[in-house]
Parts: sequence; structure tokens; C-alpha cells
Amino acid sequence: MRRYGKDADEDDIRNRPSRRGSRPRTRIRPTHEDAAEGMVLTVDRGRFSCLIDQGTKREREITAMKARELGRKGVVVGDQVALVGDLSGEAGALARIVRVEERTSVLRRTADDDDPYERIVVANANQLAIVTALADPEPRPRLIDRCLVAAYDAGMEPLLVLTKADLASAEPLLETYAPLGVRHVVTSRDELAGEGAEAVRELLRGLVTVFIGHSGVGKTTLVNALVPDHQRSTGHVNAVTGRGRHTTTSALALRLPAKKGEETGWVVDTPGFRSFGLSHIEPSRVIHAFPDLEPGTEGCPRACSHDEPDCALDAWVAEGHADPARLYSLRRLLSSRDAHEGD
Ligand SMILES: Nc1nc2c(ncn2[C@@H]2O[C@H](COP(=O)(O)OP(=O)(O)OP(=O)(O)O)[C@@H](O)[C@H]2O)c(=O)[nH]1
Ligand SMILES: [Zn+2]
Repeated sequence: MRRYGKDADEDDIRNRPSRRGSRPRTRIRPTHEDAAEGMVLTVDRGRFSCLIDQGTKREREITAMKARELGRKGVVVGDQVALVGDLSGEAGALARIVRVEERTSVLRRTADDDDPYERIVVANANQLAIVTALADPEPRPRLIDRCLVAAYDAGMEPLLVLTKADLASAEPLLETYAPLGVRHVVTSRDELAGEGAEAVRELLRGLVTVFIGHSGVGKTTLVNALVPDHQRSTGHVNAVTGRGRHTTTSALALRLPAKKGEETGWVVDTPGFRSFGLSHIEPSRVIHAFPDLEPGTEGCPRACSHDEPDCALDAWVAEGHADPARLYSLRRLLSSRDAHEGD
């Protein structure tokens, strides 16, 4: 990184544009200095619902479209964007998104028959809640593994949410995931109606958490318990588009209720996507989630898959530097990238 010590190049310092200062001379496009910052809450048929003036008395949801100058650049839920135009939020008002700020993380959904491309579905989230029922439907460890890999690859912290605790014990699953040190919480519908929701919220404060889970695991029950008034807060998206939210396939960002002085957090619900695009995942990125094993990869061949005869991790673990269960778990996760029937 460049430091400005006593040999600092003064020209460099003077020419660095300040955040709201003079516009850079070489820019041809307008810089939209008067643009408002907003967060994308949901997307429906090219209309973006954005929250602006967040945390102030004037906080409101407005509807926006992409400005032409953005070209093909995608705008997704969780994006921080710059908005111009009619920012009133009144019925029929339409603002324009003129800029998408740099993303801190991206979560992609898998390509499927309807759409051969892996697309980014959520930006800037930092936690992935993997919702799994303990029974009805049976847990699918392979799917959990794939979700864990997606989380590690995206630089997100995974959180296992094990639902329907009234039907089966969480012990066997927790045993499998213990070597990974994944955070977890066990819930049931009855408890969620009482104190249980608050126990889950504790794990979400200060974070943007994406909730995923396949049909029937109790994700809707969970999200409704976490954000009981969310139907109301999304009401006017429907007024603008004339469509109910049940018809949208976009993710939807919902703010956690918080008492005075409590930190809030965001729940991002993701209807209608089943799995993640894992085809571009780099073993080297996944291994960042295994800091105890990472130094052992120094002796690996170039582009090692960490699951081949020359992999240096076997010797590293045999020498007692790390727990064999951790290497086993890493390899299990890496192999889950290969899609199988029913994943
Ligand atoms: N026994 C039991 N049933 C539950 C629990 N939580 C949810 N269910 C039931 O499981 C079924 C599925 O719950 P939902 O919340 O709709 O699950 P979902 O994951 O949103 O599923 P889709 O709506 O299909 O996407 C419903 O019949 C719920 O009443 C629980 O803790 N225990
Ligand atoms: Zn290796």
C-alpha cells in the first residue's frame, strides 16, 4: 500500500478528489453529486425498491429504475446505490439509479434450465443462514455442504438454523458440523412464537443475513417470526407495481425490529432459488475458512485441488499440525461442488 511519508509526492495529494469536492476533469459523465445514497430492498420487473435517508426521520422507500448510463450493469438486492430524480417516495414517483457502489460480497444463484447463467442475487451480505429442518423434510447434508462452500467462497459467515426441533434431535447433525465450528441455532415453531425469535435475532444484529432453504423447511415461519410486521413494510411495492409480493422471485431485504438502543440487522429472504452456482468456486478461497489447514497447503502442487495424491495436507495432518476431522470436512465440502442428481 502506498504511504505518504516524508517523501510524499505532493502533487498526488493535491489531485486526489475529495468525496464531495471538485469533480475530476477527465470525467465526461455527470457525477451526480446531488445523488442520494440508498439500499436496494427488492426488485420486481425492472423496478427497484430502495430505502433512502436510512436512520433519519425522513427515511422512506422509493421506487427506481436503472439509468441508461448504467448500461448492462446489474443492480441486485443489498446493493448500495446512488439515486437521482423524484426521491419523494409518493405513489407513481420514479427515481433513477445512476451508480452502484463497490460490493463487499456477492452471492450467486446456480444456473438452471431456465437460465444458463449464474447470476448475482444478493450483494453486500455478510452472513448466510442455512435453514434446514431436522425432520419433515429430512436434512440433506450434501446440500448443507454446498451452501457452506458457497458461503465461504462469497466471504460470508455461515449460520446453521435447524428448524422443527419438536420432531427430531439436532445432535447427529451437530456432530457432523462440529469440526467446522459453524455457528448454529435450533428452533421450533412453538418457541419462535415466544422467546425463540429473539434468540435467533441475537445472531443477526449488526449483520446482513441471507436466508436460504429448500421448500418446506419452515423458512417462511422463521422469517415471519423474526420480522412480524414485514407485510406492511413492503406494502407499497405492490401499490407501485400492482403485483403481489408472492409473485416476485427477487430476494427481499427486511429490517429486524429493534428496541431503542439495540442494533438492527437485515434479513434477506430468498424465495425460489434452490442452490448456488458452485462451478466457479476456487478451492483457494474455500480454504480461507480453514485457517488451521491453510499453512499446510504451502507444499501443494500448483492449482492443487487439495484432494489428490500430491496434496501436502495429508502429511501436514499426519505430522499433527491439525485435526484429521478438519481435513476430512474440508474435502467433503470441496467434493460437494460436483453436482449430483437431486442436489
Ligand atoms: N412440526 C413443525 N412444523 C413446522 C415447524 N415450522 C414450520 N412447520 C411447518 O412446516 C411447513 C412448512 O413451513 P413453511 O414455513 O411454509 O416452510 P417454507 O420453508 O417457507 O416452505 P415453502 O413455503 O414451501 O417455501 C408448514 O406446514 C409449517 O407449519 C416446526 O418448528 N415444527
Ligand atoms: Zn493440496
